[in-house]
Amino acid sequence: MLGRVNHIAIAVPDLKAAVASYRDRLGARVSPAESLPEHGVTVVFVELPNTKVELLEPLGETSPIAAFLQKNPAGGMHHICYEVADILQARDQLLAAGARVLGTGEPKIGAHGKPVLFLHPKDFFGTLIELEQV
Ligand SMILES: C[C@@H](C(=O)O)C(=O)SCCNC(=O)CCNC(=O)[C@H](O)C(C)(C)COP(=O)(O)OP(=O)(O)OC[C@H]1O[C@@H](n2cnc3c(N)ncnc32)[C@H](O)[C@@H]1OP(=O)(O)O
Ligand SMILES: [Co+2]
Repeated sequence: MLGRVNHIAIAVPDLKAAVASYRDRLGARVSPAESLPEHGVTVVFVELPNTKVELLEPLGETSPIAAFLQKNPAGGMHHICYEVADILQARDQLLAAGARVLGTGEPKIGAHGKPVLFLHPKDFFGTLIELEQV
């Protein structure tokens, strides 16, 4: 089911500071910030030769990363995003196997304009999984 790692996400309390750190201290190439109200986050992608790192800052009152940042005020690794060829087939297979798909269960359009879904971290060894159809 799983293809490549699309990105690894880090929740941060201050996106500007995180961008400056990746750009100026780590010498990384960083995309412009993009606000995604439907996801409750503002994102920046650090572009690496083999994958991307997604820096996430909460957006709005009901951000899904707010509680995570309360527990991890300095920030922390938030999710890993795997590519799949057919997200509805992957979802149905996972549901049949007893995994919890978060939200409504219907894919949303993610940061790359492609459908995404999230799987509960308690079902996958404490790691929140995002699936992205490519
Ligand atoms: C734009 C898009 C893209 O890339 O295209 C994105 O990435 S958007 C990225 C942002 N969007 C999302 O994350 C959407 C999916 N996420 C969610 O629905 C939520 O964040 C949940 C995963 C359900 C967690 O919500 P919340 O923290 O409010 O609930 P909660 O406090 O009840 O957490 C339930 C338990 O899961 C743990 N928990 C929470 N977030 C976790 C994480 N990221 N990794 C590992 N464990 C995590 C909590 O510590 C708690 O464990 P204990 O009970 O042991 O304390
Ligand atoms: Co993501």
